[in-house]
Amino acid sequence: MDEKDLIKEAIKAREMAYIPYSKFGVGAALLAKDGRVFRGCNIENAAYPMTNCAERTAIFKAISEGVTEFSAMAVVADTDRPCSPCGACRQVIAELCGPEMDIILTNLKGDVLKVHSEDILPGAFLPKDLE
Ligand SMILES: O=c1ccn([C@H]2C[C@H](O)[C@@H](CO)O2)c(=O)[nH]1
Ligand SMILES: [Zn+2]
Repeated sequence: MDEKDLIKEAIKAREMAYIPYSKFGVGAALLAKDGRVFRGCNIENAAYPMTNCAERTAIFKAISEGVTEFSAMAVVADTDRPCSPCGACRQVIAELCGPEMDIILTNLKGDVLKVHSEDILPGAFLPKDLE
């Protein structure tokens, strides 16, 4: 699966967003090293802080299926700049996706910004800090 196809998967994931409060849909598509793709959308709740972002939905789906090795994730929203993951998602990405995963940030206009997971949360608190 190439980058364009992964972005298409994220766009499809966004269509499933449950967003009665913000009306702001986000889609993510997480490509596992075994070739499987896990789609995620944001899922909101009347108790607002319970909301789960698209990125974490995709990651938690994969982890819950026993899949732990990832090569790329695409994230899309209808934003002016390529959609930027929130701090909570950056923390989860840092722990569960490894330092070198490609993250393809994009928007519906087709702007693309590629980053690596290790670059989006400098100094992340990691499992080794608990040792
Ligand atoms: O990268 C992001 C940024 C925001 N959101 C969601 C959370 C909430 O449902 C809505 C507005 O913040 O967008 C994501 O899913 N991913
Ligand atoms: Zn988030």
